Amino acid sequence: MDAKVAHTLQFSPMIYSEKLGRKPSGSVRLSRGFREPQKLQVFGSANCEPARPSSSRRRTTQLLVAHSCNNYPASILESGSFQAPLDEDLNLRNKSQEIEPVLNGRCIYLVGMMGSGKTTVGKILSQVLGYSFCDSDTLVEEEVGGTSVADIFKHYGEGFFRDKETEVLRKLSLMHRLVISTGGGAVVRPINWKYMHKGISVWLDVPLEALAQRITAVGTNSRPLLHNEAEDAYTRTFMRLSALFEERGEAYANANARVSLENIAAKMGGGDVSDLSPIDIAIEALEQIGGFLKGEDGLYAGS
Ligand SMILES: Nc1ncnc2c1ncn2[C@@H]1O[C@H](COP(=O)(O)OP(=O)(O)OP(=O)(O)O)[C@@H](O)[C@H]1O
Ligand SMILES: O=C(O)C1=C[C@@H](O)[C@@H](O)[C@H](O)C1
Repeated sequence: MDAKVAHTLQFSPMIYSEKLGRKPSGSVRLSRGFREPQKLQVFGSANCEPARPSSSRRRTTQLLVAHSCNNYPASILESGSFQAPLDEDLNLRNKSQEIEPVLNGRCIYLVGMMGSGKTTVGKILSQVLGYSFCDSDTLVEEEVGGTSVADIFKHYGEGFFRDKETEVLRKLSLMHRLVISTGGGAVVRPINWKYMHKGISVWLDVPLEALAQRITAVGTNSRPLLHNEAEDAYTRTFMRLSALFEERGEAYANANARVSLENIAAKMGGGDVSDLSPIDIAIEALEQIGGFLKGEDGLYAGS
């Protein structure tokens, strides 16, 4: 994506023109994030975050994970135990190196219910693939002058939000080398799939109980479709998630690849899904993307 296209798309110049450069092959390459001083700013940015050079991947994967999981108990972070163990880190990097050339710059769209980990896992994937990270909710907020999703719902209604979301996805469909965390309801409009199928879509399929636990832990203020002030927030959140999933389950299944936390837990010996780290999930996402690519017109000729 060059500056001209970025301008045409009218996304924030901070995201699309300042940070993007071109590598000799003609595909998109990021430049600013390669310099050390940008490191923390990169992780702190909510909308579109640049990639890092492969030489610093190992160190920064660990930083990224710690930052992305600020809801984990402080003791875990302080003890430093929430770092990708060597073999996991290696596995993650090997898989990403295998898949990245076959992606041909296509974007990865993460779809899934609210709280399914699209942001957390998406940042890890973008890091190891050398892609940038984007959050479609944040881009909608920017399109509406920095108004939060909750306020957009409150003042303009869900239909208005959905129209903006479709417009953002249309613009993103013209871009390359992005991992995109989509809004939880982006799957309901067929037109959105037309845009998302320009890239590879991956459904993070997380059991509703685990979603309700995660969301109850952080509160529902920023998630208008779940917002409640009930005393038993877990039960309310679980019930609302169940109703939404009833409506949307089939739509998520349009994704090219599915990452089932229950399947990962079973593969790893049948533990609890809440014990799975974002790295475990990112590794499975790369595996499932690889499986999808292998099935595509013999594209994955090397294997
Ligand atoms: N594997 C995991 N185990 C435990 N908690 C997790 C895991 N992945 C993410 N979380 C936590 O769950 C919450 C939601 O994660 P995240 O924001 O990544 O999801 P999301 O799909 O982007 O959500 P939304 O669409 O609602 O913005 C966060 O508090 C995050 O720290
Ligand atoms: O599941 C949904 O419908 C939503 C999820 C969020 O990501 C936001 O897009 C918004 O709160 C709606």
